[in-house]
Amino acid sequence: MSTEKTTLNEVDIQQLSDSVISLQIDEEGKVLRRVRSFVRRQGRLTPGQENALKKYWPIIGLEYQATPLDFDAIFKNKGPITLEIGFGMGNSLVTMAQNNPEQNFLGIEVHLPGVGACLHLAHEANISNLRIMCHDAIEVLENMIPAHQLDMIQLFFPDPWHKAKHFKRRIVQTAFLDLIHEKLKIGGIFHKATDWENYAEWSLDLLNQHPKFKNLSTSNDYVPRPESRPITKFETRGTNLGHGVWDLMFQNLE
Ligand SMILES: C[S@@+](CC[C@H](N)C(=O)[O-])C[C@H]1O[C@@H](n2cnc3c(N)ncnc32)[C@H](O)[C@@H]1O
Repeated sequence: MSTEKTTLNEVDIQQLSDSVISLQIDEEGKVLRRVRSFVRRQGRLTPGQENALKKYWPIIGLEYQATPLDFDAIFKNKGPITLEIGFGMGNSLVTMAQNNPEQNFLGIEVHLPGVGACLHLAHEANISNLRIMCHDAIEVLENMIPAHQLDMIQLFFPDPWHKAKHFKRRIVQTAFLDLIHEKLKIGGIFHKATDWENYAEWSLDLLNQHPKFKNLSTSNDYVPRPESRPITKFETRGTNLGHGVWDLMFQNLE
């Protein structure tokens, strides 16, 4: 897909949806299968989402490529950068970008209708401090985010993968913490929120065991929801089902 296009067409949109993961081949030419934190779902686009993808992706979207991003060139300032993984429909991400115009935001989501919805909201909000990607966030972190550039990484209500046989799909794993540690600045913060108690405990254990993160909770477990974090769509769904909410905030020590 050409990056110089001023609008996308249906073929470009299909290509965007088809390329959320990259084909990885080993030395013997075999396709490598990695465990992903999501299952690819097609999901129909509403006319509004399709229109937003056509018109606003060329302005706000960033295509996946296996080369490091130049944040100075992208945001044209040296303000703090927040990366959000799995922004869903983008409501809370756009609200945060709107409330913090001096900061920069990069949102990553694999679900194309969510990307369309977020583009629509970003256009309505008339903001210029947000860029959006439609690709597996793990690949983006591995290949596109230079070391020690991010002030904040946020992960709000990631898929809990609640059955034990699926725990390997949970995005929070030791390897993930190693990866985000490398991308956060010293003093940068990882903020996770979940409505699934077992996933909160799982994350707390892994983070507490990690030598390079410090818990910002005064009780050494969870923090109250910071004012800066808007209530998300999945949070509301969880709360309506009677779930609790657990926020974790850990600082990168070195
Ligand atoms: C349960 S939803 C939560 C959405 C939103 N944060 C909220 O609170 O409403 C989790 C989202 O993460 C996305 N996701 C899961 N793994 C991802 C990955 N590796 N890269 C990008 N997005 C991912 C899913 O597509 C899904 O939209």
